[in-house]
Amino acid sequence: MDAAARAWFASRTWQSAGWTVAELVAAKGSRTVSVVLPALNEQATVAGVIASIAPLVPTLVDELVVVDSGSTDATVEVALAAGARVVHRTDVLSDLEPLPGKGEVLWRSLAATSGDLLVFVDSDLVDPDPMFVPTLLGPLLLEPDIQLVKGFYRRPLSTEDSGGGRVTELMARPLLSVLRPELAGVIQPLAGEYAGTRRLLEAVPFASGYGVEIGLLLDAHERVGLPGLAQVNLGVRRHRNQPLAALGVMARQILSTALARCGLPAAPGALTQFVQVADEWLPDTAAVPTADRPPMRQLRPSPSLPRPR
Ligand SMILES: O=c1ccn([C@@H]2O[C@H](COP(=O)(O)OP(=O)(O)O)[C@@H](O)[C@H]2O)c(=O)[nH]1
Ligand SMILES: O=C(O)[C@@H](COP(=O)(O)O)O[C@H]1O[C@H](CO)[C@@H](O)[C@H](O)[C@H]1O
Repeated sequence: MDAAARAWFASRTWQSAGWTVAELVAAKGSRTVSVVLPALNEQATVAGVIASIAPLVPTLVDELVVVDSGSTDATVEVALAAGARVVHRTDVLSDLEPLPGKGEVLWRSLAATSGDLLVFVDSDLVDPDPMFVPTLLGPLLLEPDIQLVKGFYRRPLSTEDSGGGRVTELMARPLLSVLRPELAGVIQPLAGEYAGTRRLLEAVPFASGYGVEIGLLLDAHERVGLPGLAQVNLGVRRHRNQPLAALGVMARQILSTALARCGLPAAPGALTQFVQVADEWLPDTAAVPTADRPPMRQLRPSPSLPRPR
C-alpha cells in the first residue's frame, strides 16, 4: 500500500466495534436512519435478513425497506410477512422506465426513503449477524467527517471457509491498485453492506447495474477524500454465490464503471463468453447494461420537498 492508503487503513479501519446499540441511539439525536434491502428473487433469504435487523426498529433504525427489483418469486409476500415495508422499483420515480440492475433499485431507494443516513444490506445473506447494521452506523454517528462506511468480513465460498469475493480478489482489488492506489487499503471494495450519508449519496451518480459499489466508492473518494471513508469488521458474510459465468458479466459492469469514473474509455457494454456444446465451443455474446443514473439531487433539488413514504 502507498503511504496514504497505509495511513488511512491505520486511522479509519475498525477491527471491532467499540460501541453499543444504546450508545448509538444516544449519539443519533435527531438524525434518522433508513435500512434498504435490494431484492431480486430472494424469497429464500429475505425474511432472515429482515429478522436480523427488525429488532433495531424504531430505536436505531427508523425505517426498514425492501426495494423489489422486479422479482418473479414470492420475495414481496415473504418480505411483507416478515414485517418490512416493500417498495417496488416502479413505485417511485414512476415516470422513469426502470433500468435492469441492483444499482437502479439502490438509486430509487433514495426517493423511497427519508433517512439522513442510509444502510444497504443485500437480501441474499445467509444467517447475517444482527450487529451488521449497528457496526456500519458507528463511524457515521460517532465521527462527523465520515460519509461512507464499507463493511469487511471473511467470505466463505460454498463449503470452504474462504474464497468468496471472487470479483473483488481477481478484478476489483487489482484494478484499484492500478487506477486508485489510495484505495488499496479498502478490504472489501465491492461489499454489498455499507452505509452513507444522504448528503453524499444524493450528490453522486449510481451505476444502474453491479458497478454501483465500485462507482460509489470512487465517487465518494473523489468528493470527500480518504478522511470521509471508513471500514468496519462485520465478521463473516455468507451469501448465495453466483456461478462464475454470471460473475463475468458482473465484472464487465464493474470494469466499465470503474474506467468511466477514472476518465478512461471503455467499449460499450457487451461481453462474449463461450459455452461447450457437444465437442464444440460456441460464443455467447450478451449486452451488458452499464448506464448510470444521475445524482438524485439533480432530480429532487430541495431536500425540504416531501419525500414519498
Ligand atoms: O438486478 C438486481 C440484481 C441484484 N439485486 C440484489 O442485489 C443484491 C446483490 O446481488 P447478488 O446477490 O446478485 O450479487 P452477489 O452478492 O452475488 O455479488 C441481492 O440482494 C440481490 O437480490 C437486485 O436487487 N437487482
Ligand atoms: O465481491 C465479489 O466478488 C462479488 C461476488 O462474491 P462471491 O465470489 O460470490 O462471494 O460480490 C459482491 O459484488 C457485487 C458487485 O459490487 C455486490 O453488489 C455484492 O453485494 C457483493 O456480494
